[in-house]
Amino acid sequence: MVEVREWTRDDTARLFRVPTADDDKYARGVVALRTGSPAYPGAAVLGVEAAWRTGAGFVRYVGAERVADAVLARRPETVAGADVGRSRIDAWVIGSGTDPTDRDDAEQAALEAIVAGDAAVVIDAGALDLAGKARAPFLVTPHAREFARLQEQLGISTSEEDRASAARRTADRVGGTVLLKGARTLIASPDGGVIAVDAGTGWLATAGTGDVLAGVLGAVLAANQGRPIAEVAAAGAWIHGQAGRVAAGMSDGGTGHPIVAMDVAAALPQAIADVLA
Ligand SMILES: NC(=O)C1=CN([C@@H]2O[C@H](COP(=O)(O)OP(=O)(O)OC[C@H]3O[C@@H](n4cnc5c(N)ncnc54)[C@H](O)[C@@H]3O)[C@@H](O)[C@H]2O)[C@@H](O)CC1
Ligand SMILES: Nc1ncnc2c1ncn2[C@@H]1O[C@H](COP(=O)(O)OP(=O)(O)O)[C@@H](O)[C@H]1O
Repeated sequence: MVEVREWTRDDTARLFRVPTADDDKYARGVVALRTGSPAYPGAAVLGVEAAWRTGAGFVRYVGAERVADAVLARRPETVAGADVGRSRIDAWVIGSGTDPTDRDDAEQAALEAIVAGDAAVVIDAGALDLAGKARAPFLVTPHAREFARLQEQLGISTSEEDRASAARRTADRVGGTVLLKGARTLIASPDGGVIAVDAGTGWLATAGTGDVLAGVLGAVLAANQGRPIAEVAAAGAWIHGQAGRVAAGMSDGGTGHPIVAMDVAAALPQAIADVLA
């Protein structure tokens, strides 16, 4: 059994800060998302919203025109365009709301260039197959079914291991940090540590909350360059769980109520205020 560290609110607080007079929009972190597709435009909208709501200073978006239009309709603050890759980027988010079987050669080349770059990359959903090509610092964010597919791709046997050992072994094999989503999210780094973050509410089990998480992770990575990716990711997962609890009306205890993914994104500022308090 691998050792598992329980992540706390105090641990999370160390990775968030109040902007000072010395900050500008770049100093707070520039996040770029290449997410969503005509089949899943909402995933792009949710990830962009979440990156802004987590406190990014600048959010860029690149994707199909129809998807970019939806992103801009919701968040006109976003800078969209095909030349995003030539601008300053502190962290990328790729894969949410995409299907690898729909990927054309141009998209393949663009994604490969992102994972071969210097900026940290959140590799989600439909981009998980690219983890093996990554040279940038990266974080893969599978849910249980995606995790099983990733293990299969890497030739890892899926027999009887506990989740922590399986995440640890996958991180080792893929050469990057693995964030295995669930009610209890596990974050494993190639150097051997595993961190656990309890979401604290089952109301998060609803479509699109993973797309929100990917945007959160992009923003926290952009704001915390040079810090251990697993700890930054754990802080992002904790804030996402807290936003779920706030959105579901559980701040004062209680059982809560149904939420949609955009409610989680909308509650991120309050969740951050809670850890900064
Ligand atoms: N609003 C949006 O645009 C959303 C986009 N999403 C995107 O949708 C894509 C697919 O993600 P998934 O998480 O669905 O991929 P999964 O690998 O979980 O599911 C793949 C397929 O299997 C089916 N399936 C899975 N579990 C099932 C079950 N228990 N019972 C019956 N059928 C089951 C689903 O219908 C789906 O078509 C990703 O790119 C993801 O980012 C989702 O995040 C949901 C929200
Ligand atoms: N039962 C649950 N309790 C708490 N959190 C959950 C539960 N199920 C899922 N989550 C969280 O909700 C999010 C779901 O992500 P994901 O499965 O990728 O959804 P989607 O692809 O629809 O966006 C993850 O952050 C996960 O940790």
